[in-house]
Amino acid sequence: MQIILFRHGDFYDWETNTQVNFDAVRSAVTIGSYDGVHLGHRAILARLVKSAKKQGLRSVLITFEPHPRLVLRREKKRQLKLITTFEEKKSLLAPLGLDVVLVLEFDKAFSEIPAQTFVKDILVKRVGLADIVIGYDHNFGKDRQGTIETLNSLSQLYGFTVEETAEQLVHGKHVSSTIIRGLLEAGEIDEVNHLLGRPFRLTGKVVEGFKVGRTIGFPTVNLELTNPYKLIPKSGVYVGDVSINGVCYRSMMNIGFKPTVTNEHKLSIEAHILNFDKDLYGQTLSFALIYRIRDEIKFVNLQALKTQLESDKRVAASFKREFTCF
Ligand SMILES: Cc1cc2nc3c(=O)[nH]c(=O)nc-3n(C[C@H](O)[C@H](O)[C@H](O)COP(=O)(O)O)c2cc1C
Ligand SMILES: Nc1ncnc2c1ncn2[C@@H]1O[C@H](COP(=O)(O)OP(=O)(O)O)[C@@H](O)[C@H]1O
Repeated sequence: MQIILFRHGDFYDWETNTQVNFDAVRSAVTIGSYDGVHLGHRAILARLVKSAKKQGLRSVLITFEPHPRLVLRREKKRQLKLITTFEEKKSLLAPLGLDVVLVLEFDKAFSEIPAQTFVKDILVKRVGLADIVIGYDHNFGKDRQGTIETLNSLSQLYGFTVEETAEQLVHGKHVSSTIIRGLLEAGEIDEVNHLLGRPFRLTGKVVEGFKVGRTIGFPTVNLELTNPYKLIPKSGVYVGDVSINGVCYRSMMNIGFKPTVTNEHKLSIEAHILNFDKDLYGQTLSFALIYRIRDEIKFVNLQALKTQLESDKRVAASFKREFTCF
């Protein structure tokens, strides 16, 4: 899978940032933000790859960076948070059989391109559009004016076919990035993982905390997230899995404000890793969240917190679910 960036009319290799030739080759294309790469997304991508193979076309996922809703002013009031960072998206897309992920650099100027111009000047002339697989409700171009009808009306003129996909239900349920964001905010991690088809992950660097954890027998890694736009699920205590040097460990995580030990209203993400006792400062760790145990509580003292942590540890240790590290 090649990752190509399209910026101000030129193509660049995503990894090296060097300009590359990206010839318009007859391509089967789909377009979208694909935040989360959830099971609905996967169904569309599987259809795209299959259809491209059958017709001898190049398969291309066209996506945007930054996420359009992070760029357009009307969204600024309440900053959009993402289910997957671009790094995560890349590794989730890699095994799906796509030939190319074409990342269109999204800025104000790009958002002003009318839908018909986008189809003609970018999809047809620069990418080589021969077939487009598109969701029944997809909108694109300036003011989201482009619809499936726009594509249908241009298809004869430019010689491409339009494959409309019906809503992809997951075990009979609606699935969308918006639904999943809402479930994360509600702490419904089981449901989130069900719709993603894999566990939701938080990745960050281990930084120093207050050093209180070890004094009560529960050292905790404090995670500084690598990406500020990542959506942090509802506060509370979760069971998680983490891979360290190729070994998968079960852990218990707290997302919250540690009200028992501090009045600073600063959100922290930390984890006590079961059956582990080495220094992890400076390492980057990725936690899969698999179960939500409880809400965060303000305890009267550290002893009461410790008693609760012992109980949480029993829950995490006896949690029957299989390990979910890569
Ligand atoms: C599984 C788990 C559950 C936690 N639950 C709570 C809680 O309910 N209330 C609270 O104030 N702090 C909670 N904490 C945070 C602890 O207060 C914190 O880990 C401890 O103070 C150590 O912080 P330090 O790593 O900065 O030293 C929890 C931590 C973990 C790992
Ligand atoms: N089982 C474990 N779970 C989490 N961290 C551990 C564990 N064993 C050792 N550590 C180390 O101890 C550190 C946490 O100790 P802690 O007293 O809570 O200090 P801090 O407040 O700086 O996080 C972690 O960052 C890690 O380097």
